[in-house]
Amino acid sequence: MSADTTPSNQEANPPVDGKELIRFDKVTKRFGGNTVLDDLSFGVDSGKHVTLIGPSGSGKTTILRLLMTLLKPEEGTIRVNGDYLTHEERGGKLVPAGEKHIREVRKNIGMVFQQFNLFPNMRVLRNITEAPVTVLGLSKDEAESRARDLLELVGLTEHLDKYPSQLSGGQQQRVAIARALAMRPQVLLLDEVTSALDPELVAGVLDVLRDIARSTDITMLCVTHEMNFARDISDQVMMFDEGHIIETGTAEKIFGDPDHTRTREFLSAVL
Ligand SMILES: Nc1ncnc2c1ncn2[C@@H]1O[C@H](COP(=O)(O)OP(=O)(O)OP(=O)(O)O)[C@@H](O)[C@H]1O
Repeated sequence: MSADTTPSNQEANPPVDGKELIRFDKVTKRFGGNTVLDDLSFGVDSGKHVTLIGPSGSGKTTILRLLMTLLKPEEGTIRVNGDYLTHEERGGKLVPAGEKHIREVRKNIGMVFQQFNLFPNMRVLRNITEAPVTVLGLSKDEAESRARDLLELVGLTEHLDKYPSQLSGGQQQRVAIARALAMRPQVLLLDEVTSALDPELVAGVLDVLRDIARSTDITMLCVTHEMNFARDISDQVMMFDEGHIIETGTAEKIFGDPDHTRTREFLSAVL
């Protein structure tokens, strides 16, 4: 059981390289009678880029939604940086986590969704500065300076005064990536971030993510159907089937010489 106190600001609690940052322990998630994740345990080390692959409905997005606390597991615990996401310690006992605790742990986690979910009534710059100012308490100047650096990273410096509706889908998704990074999360969750894009816009977004994977030490957990991208960025690939990890290994191993027949069948269908 972790005796860590919840960090009041994620920047005060940087990840230690090689340390386990995410831990699922015997997690079961059901929707009614449908058991989507079944007694699932796995860990992700700090700084690693991990891709979840597997057939539609195998539970990949559910894992990301549990980490974002958009869903709660029926059984088991989830820890981020040693802190329980699902529970908190009170008087030496684990009790279901309260809203305040969840908000604090969640500051360590950024997510980019399939649909970009930008604030339509805010210009690009404000979309990125809003949460660092209101949630982290950064000054407007600090938040803007951080946002300008990120806009440069995602190649959108010249668009900072535009509204989301004036941008292409690919540009909007790059704003969403910058917005997630502006919170300086330890973990970036990417949920099929190119699935809603026109095909000609996909490469630009994936290039930005490759760049981020190469140039930052952020931990990435990624659900994607872009297998070449997964092969490029992943330190580890987890193959899911019916709520279980049936095989995990390096990208080279899983894409080159998987052990499991289901993995082979899945990859031959999608590659
Ligand atoms: N809110 C919900 N209510 C009921 N069932 C749900 C809900 N969310 C997901 N499910 C079910 O859980 C199962 C796993 O869904 P999930 O989205 O995690 O799969 P996935 O592996 O990400 O699939 P895909 O690759 O198609 O996105 C599916 O059977 C889905 O229908």
